[in-house]
Amino acid sequence: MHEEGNLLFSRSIHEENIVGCESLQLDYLKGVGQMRYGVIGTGGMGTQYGVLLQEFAGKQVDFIDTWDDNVEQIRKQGGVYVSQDEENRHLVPIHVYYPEEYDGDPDVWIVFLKQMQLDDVLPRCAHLFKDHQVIFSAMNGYGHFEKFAQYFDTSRIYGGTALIGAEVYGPGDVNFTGGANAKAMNMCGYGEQVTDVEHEIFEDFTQATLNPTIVSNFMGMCMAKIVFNSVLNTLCTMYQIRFGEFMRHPGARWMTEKLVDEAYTAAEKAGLKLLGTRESEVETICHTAGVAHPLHYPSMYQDLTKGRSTEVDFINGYIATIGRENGYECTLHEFVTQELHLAELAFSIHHPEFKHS
Ligand SMILES: CC(C)(CO)C(=O)C(=O)O
Repeated sequence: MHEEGNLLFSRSIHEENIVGCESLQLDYLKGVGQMRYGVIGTGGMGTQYGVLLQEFAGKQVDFIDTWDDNVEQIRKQGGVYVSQDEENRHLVPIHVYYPEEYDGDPDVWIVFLKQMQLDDVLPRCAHLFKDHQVIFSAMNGYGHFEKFAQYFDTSRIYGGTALIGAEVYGPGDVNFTGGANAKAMNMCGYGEQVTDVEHEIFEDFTQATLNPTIVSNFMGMCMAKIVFNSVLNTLCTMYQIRFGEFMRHPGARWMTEKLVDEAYTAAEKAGLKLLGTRESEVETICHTAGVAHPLHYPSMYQDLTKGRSTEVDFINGYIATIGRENGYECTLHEFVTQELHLAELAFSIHHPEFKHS
């Protein structure tokens, strides 16, 4: 999912921020290229990052998961089945562990959990976290970095935003969506310094075909993606439609403009400068939905239609929170948050076979 020239996922490295941070000379630097990865959350995105690092960058990757059916199925079939846009489905041998049984020591943790899972899973992994390690995540929503900071020094936390899709068909079976050569992501240190470690991760992600870009504004990067998701994920999920179907609605651009406008005002009141302007964000959303990825169902849709809670409180709800904390009421985002919760309730009424979690 790569948008050339798009500010949400621009392609530039801000060399001026590069520092040779002494404290981040990890053991792996004794032999460059030997960096080992541990993925926490072997769902759609965690599997994708880990498998691509394994297959294309030749990295050693261990996978941690707490979903019993997934762990057992992966062990039973000797790996995870992966496909790209429903093609080339093949079994990739992977090593998966419950947190309690893992005794490895990766250099980099990659976390892809749902925001609501962190309070349960991070404490289960706490014994695995070591001072020399760094942690990276490109999860949707906001709240995870402050939770990582309970275990890691902030100089060891790296964030990202990914325009990369994945769908879990079932335990041990994942499809990567949106085009093998169309993946794109941004990354940035929590402290906004570009370290040697970040460079090494950048190189590995590049080899893994994830098309990373290092950007210099951490919160601006995060907020731009949160705003993107606050429109497309939330509205498409509420109506159970694809990105392109949303854009067929004559009011789609108007709705996008209203939500983007309110979110930008809330961010500005909080003193945050986003990547891109209101206009460029609206363009990115409309172009991504209508032209680049019209067939995409957002990850939030997958949660709703599997009877799981969604991350809306960490997306639209987060925008509303930063507005409220700074004396600005985000009536639209508050309203949309409640509407999405109503959609969750409606789904559980129409589908009693799913027990909502
Ligand atoms: C893949 C992408 C970028 C599209 O919204 C996403 O964030 C999601 O589906 O949650």
